[in-house]
Amino acid sequence: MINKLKIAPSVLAADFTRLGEEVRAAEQAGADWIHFDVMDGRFVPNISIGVPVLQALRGATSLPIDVHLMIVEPDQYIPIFAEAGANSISVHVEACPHLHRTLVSIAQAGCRVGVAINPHTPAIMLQEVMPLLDIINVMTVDPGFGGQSFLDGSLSKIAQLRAMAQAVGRDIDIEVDGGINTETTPRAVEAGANVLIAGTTIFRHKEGIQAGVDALRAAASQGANSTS
Ligand SMILES: O=C(CO)[C@H](O)[C@H](O)COP(=O)(O)O
Repeated sequence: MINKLKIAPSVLAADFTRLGEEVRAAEQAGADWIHFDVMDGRFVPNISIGVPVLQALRGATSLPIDVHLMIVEPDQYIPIFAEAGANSISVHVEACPHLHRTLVSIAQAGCRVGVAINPHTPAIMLQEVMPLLDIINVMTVDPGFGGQSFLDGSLSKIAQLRAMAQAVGRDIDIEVDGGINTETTPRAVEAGANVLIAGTTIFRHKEGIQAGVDALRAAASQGANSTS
């Protein structure tokens, strides 16, 4: 694996009554990024959290906060989420008719540039914007809800996207998002993913957050060994 393995706990599965504590526990457990899901009830059939929660979280952690906008018409919100503390912002290819312009505006807002891609959308949709990307979020479930099962069809797309990134000479962070656990992690890593976004497996682990992070890191090394 060229890109460093990173673990990004998704706060969607955290206990919102103790969000600061939960995120600090994830940081202490060795998480690399915090993943922050924004849902608008239009692009996805669910509403989650937004700018005030991001501002609060910014004060609770020094880890990079990776904002995933599952919203229609994201352009108007990019500077607002950047100002609120996002380090990276991903928009959905399916929500952006002028994707190139939207991605340029993420960079102009001072954030790492990300794009998310739904399970039914082919990898080729990202071909032309590949030189602009720092992050690709491969949705491994239909977006909108935590706790769903990983879609195996995503594995070949991860491999395709890793090959496309290498072809343009970019060390793009390839995230997998949805249903990431100790069983799916080795396969996702073997396919070429290097950022594990996990909500349920970390924040709802029966032995606690540290055990969830450790279990995913151990599972990732199985996938990495099988590629070497
Ligand atoms: O983007 C998301 C849902 O749209 C969540 O980040 C993702 O589903 C992670 O949750 P879990 O690890 O519980 O599957």
